Amino acid sequence: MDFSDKVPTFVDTFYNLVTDIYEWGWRKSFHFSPRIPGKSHCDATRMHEEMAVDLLGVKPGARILDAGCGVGGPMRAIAAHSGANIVGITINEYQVKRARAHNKKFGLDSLCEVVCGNLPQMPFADDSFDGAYSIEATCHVPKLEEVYREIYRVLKPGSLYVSYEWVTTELYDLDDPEHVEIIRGIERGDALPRLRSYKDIREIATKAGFEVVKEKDLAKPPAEPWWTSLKMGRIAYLRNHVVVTVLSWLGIAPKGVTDVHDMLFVTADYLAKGGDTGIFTPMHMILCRKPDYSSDFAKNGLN
Ligand SMILES: C=C(CC[C@@H](C)[C@H]1CC[C@H]2C3=CC[C@H]4[C@H](C)[C@@H](O)CC[C@]4(C)[C@H]3CC[C@]12C)C(C)C
Ligand SMILES: C[S@@+](CC[C@H](N)C(=O)[O-])C[C@H]1O[C@@H](n2cnc3c(N)ncnc32)[C@H](O)[C@@H]1O
Repeated sequence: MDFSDKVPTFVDTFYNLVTDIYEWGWRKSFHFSPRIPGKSHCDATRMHEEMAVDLLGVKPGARILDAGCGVGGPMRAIAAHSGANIVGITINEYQVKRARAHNKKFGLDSLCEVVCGNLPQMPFADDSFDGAYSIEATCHVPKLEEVYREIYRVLKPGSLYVSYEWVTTELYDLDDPEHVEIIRGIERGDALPRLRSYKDIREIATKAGFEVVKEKDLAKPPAEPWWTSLKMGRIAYLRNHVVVTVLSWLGIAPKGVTDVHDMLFVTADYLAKGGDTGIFTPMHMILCRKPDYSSDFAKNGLN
């Protein structure tokens, strides 16, 4: 039976449950970054985000799409770094409100716009963006080609799209029950369909019409592990658990938040195991280009 039409509602509900805990425990960028010795979590996160827009090679004033923007942590860093105008889209209305409030608070609402919508059916005109990025967001969508085709549609010819994808790596062994349990645990705890293999991404991008410029697992050495900050000790977890329990008891946090917190603690363990074993990466980077047939023809003629 095909449940793919139920996925947007499922993901929306997931983010209604986790967005506040994510912001409280991980700050405003809902993604992982390679640890950088001597740099804080925030600085390493910002540098990972700035690299995405640097790969797009856009100029100040360009109009860039953030596909799956969360509460806007990346879009604000990228707008401040590049001077580009960022339009973010997320399925979750609560995140739209949070992102807009943060954009205003940080004085970036003139550069950053946020809309609520579904990635495979975005409310944007054809050929209307000078670039696009998605940071750890497309993993939620069962049919990645639908999202890539939609991003291709809204990009201007000749412009670039970069995505940081959640994938299984070449070390993942489908016949190893421990590997399978780790990946299933990551899927369950992060509201994901089956995780794709790193091998699938290039083919899906090509089928969507893109030229693949480059691919790289940004988690591979010399990058430092992205999962170390997940290995919170039981003390840190119990401290957070007491906080969320008290907040829920006082009616400040919604009922059930302690169950969500429990789930996230289990999820963190699966993610850390995915990193430790090397069978999973949250940052398989793919950089694609929408061909510009008009200028390509002008340059090269029919050949
Ligand atoms: C890209 C996605 C989300 C990635 C990360 C932002 C989150 C994945 C797991 C989350 C967390 C796990 C443990 C929580 C902890 C128990 C709590 O006390 C504080 C918050 C956590 C650290 C929380 C923070 C965000 C994550 C790291 C997906 C979903 C595609
Ligand atoms: C893990 S968060 C990452 C957010 C942001 N890229 C960041 O790094 O902070 C994934 C984001 O993708 C969005 N998302 C997932 N599926 C979506 C869909 N089908 N349509 C629109 N947004 C979606 C979620 O609402 C969420 O904002």
